[in-house]
Amino acid sequence: MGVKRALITGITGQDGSYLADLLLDKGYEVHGIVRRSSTFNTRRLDHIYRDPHDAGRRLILHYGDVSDASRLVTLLARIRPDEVYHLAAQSHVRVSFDEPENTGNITGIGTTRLLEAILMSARDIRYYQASSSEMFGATPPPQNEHTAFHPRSPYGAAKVYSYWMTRNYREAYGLFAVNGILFNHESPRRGETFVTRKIARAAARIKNGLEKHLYLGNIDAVRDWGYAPEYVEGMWRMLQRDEPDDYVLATGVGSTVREFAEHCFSHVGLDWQSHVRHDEAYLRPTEVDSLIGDASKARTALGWSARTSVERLAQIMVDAELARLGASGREPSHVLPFADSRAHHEQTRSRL
Ligand SMILES: Nc1nc2c(ncn2[C@@H]2O[C@H](COP(=O)(O)OP(=O)(O)O[C@H]3O[C@H](CO)[C@@H](O)[C@H](O)[C@@H]3O)[C@@H](O)[C@H]2O)c(=O)[nH]1
Repeated sequence: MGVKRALITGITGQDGSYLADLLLDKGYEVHGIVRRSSTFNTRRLDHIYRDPHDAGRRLILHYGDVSDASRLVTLLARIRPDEVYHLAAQSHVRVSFDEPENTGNITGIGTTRLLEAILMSARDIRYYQASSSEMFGATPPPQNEHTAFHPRSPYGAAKVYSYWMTRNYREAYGLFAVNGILFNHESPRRGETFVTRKIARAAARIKNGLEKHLYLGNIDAVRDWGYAPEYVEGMWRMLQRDEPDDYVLATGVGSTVREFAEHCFSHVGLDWQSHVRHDEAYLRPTEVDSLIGDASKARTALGWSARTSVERLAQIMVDAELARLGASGREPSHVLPFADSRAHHEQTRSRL
């Protein structure tokens, strides 16, 4: 058998970049779909990017978008992948309340466009759907593959739709399509407006005297936070099974946002209570109170289990923020290249 080819939607995101690392290590040719933007959005891939003139390169990026069905058909015909990992989404829960229609179009219908394109390609493609613990929403923990869905956001509802479309293409057309139901998984590559990165970044900046306070919403929310590089390994394992099925990936340990803040601030010798303030702007119209996953099926069938504790995760993330600030204690210019984009980031971040 020749070199395996994988296509990743959402390759510029946290999970997409870790999955690209993993698949390149395993010898795959990795193709990724990137949205065209006037500013660079491939920073998480810089370390593996090769010039198109480099004959030996195995990472190939293509412009495209899951809102563009004909482009997906063209790309599948051109790339002829063995495996497709569908990670692209409008993935921010708070934002989905502001943009419910766009979230439905990208996070929901985007999945159908891709599944249809796979069907039209008439190729034997294995398909991974990035399903989410947000689908469980209001149903109390522990949650596993048999737990009823009760989504509490436009994002959660769009993910439930995509979950069922994936199962339907499996049942109706015999597609090798799996749902990975992943609980929160974090890393230094996490977007800055998700709570763990927001807290880790603030702890490092406050330690360096760049800020005094961190404003948060509901710090009583409970999440099951694992380390993202371990979770992409689980995605890959799901596609190597003989039969397609759905799996939960989680650590099985719940922590509050407050506890995560405690871990981050104590790692830099600070008391979180002196710096964290409440801002109701970060509350959501409906909240998901508690997500704690039961990943026993993945442990048995895939030999997968989470290895990094939440305390260690917090330390990894804070250390990465300290390293980003460097000896000068200021953010290096490549993190946010333009003064404008810094202002924009501050403005956007302040709402999430
Ligand atoms: N973002 C954010 N969240 C806050 C804040 N203050 C409190 N929170 C709470 O922190 C929790 C986690 O929020 P996020 O980090 O934004 O993640 P999420 O809503 O759990 O969604 C993430 O995990 C899902 C898997 O369960 C993913 O599907 C989703 O795409 C996203 O990655 C939520 O209960 C949120 O209300 C804040 O200032 N900002």
